[in-house]
Amino acid sequence: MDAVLEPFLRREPPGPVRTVLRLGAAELLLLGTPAHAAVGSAVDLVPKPFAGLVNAVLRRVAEAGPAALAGLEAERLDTPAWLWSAWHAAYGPAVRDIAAAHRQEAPLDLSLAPGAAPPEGGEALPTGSHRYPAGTRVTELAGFAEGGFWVQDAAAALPAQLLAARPGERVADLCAAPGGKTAQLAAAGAAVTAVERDPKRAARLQENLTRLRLPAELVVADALRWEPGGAAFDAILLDAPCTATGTIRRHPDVPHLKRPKDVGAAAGLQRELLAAAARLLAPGGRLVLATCSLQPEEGEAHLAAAAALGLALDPVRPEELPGLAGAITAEGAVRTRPNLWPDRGGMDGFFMARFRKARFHKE
Ligand SMILES: C[S@@+](CC[C@H](N)C(=O)[O-])C[C@H]1O[C@@H](n2cnc3c(N)ncnc32)[C@H](O)[C@@H]1O
Repeated sequence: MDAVLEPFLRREPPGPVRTVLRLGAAELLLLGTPAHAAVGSAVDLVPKPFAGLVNAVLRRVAEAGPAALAGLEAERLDTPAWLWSAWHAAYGPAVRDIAAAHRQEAPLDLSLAPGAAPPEGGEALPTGSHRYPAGTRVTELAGFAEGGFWVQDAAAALPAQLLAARPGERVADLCAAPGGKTAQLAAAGAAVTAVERDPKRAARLQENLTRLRLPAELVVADALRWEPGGAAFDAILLDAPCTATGTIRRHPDVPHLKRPKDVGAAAGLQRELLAAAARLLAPGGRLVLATCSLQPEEGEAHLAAAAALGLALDPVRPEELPGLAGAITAEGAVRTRPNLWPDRGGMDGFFMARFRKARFHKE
């Protein structure tokens, strides 16, 4: 919207006035609001001295109509320059497809509880999730109250699938709330301990598990310092906190809230959590690391850190990812992006890698 307003502004208006101008322009050009209503309500929102300016600028935007949007490089304008450069460096020309995917509303994906039938009207995806059109309200789908399913993006469902927890195994889900992956692990029959630092988010996790009637031990603790006692874990899922730049379709504020320094800070915390997870894992045990970020510092770069911790990459095989084998990297990790499966509605951007802990490792 700033690019639309640019030709009509001779000097920079105060921040709140610019915000009102953006809203007015969006109403006029994107929402089809009648000109008198959009202009009138915008004028009412600003202090008197700016009423004339807002009136004049928005009238000109209304006169220009959809032509004001033509020729703008919308994908690029919607993406802060630092993110565009980082994605261009990581993904080359596909940066444009990624940014274009961010402009589409994400569909609703569900994971099913064991034995539950999918609600009508969805598409069964090759990886096992069920997809419903964007805008579908999950609480209105038949079977929600009975705990038949939970909301989980198709890409977000993959890390727990790759861990392939077996009945009776001791599995830790570090960084667990709101619990989509805990639910998958519990549904597989594992003895799951879900660790979550934030008490409010832990309460939400508990609510979700109760609705789904799936069992897990819930521990409110900082995974960096947590000392469980008892035997080490057979398998660990580490869905680490991240900048979440893979979820922009669902959280369009992310590009505007995050700063380049956040990437390094998140990557540092992820490395610490990875080291903590490695300590909690039994020799020979499996670990899946996942982050919902498109930044390689929060993904591919962790492979070297993992190796130094005695975690050997266990390459993902194409048959483990039906319809998505192209997301497997040369090393055998997985990189999903919002522009994968474009005809089906895309998916969140995730990095995930599976490791096996050495039986003998000198710290
Ligand atoms: C990416 S979200 C996890 C999503 C979750 N795995 C799921 O599938 O629903 C990261 C979670 O980690 C929690 N967290 C962040 N730092 C943590 C720490 N040091 N120990 C435990 N939990 C932490 C956050 O509060 C947040 O709930």
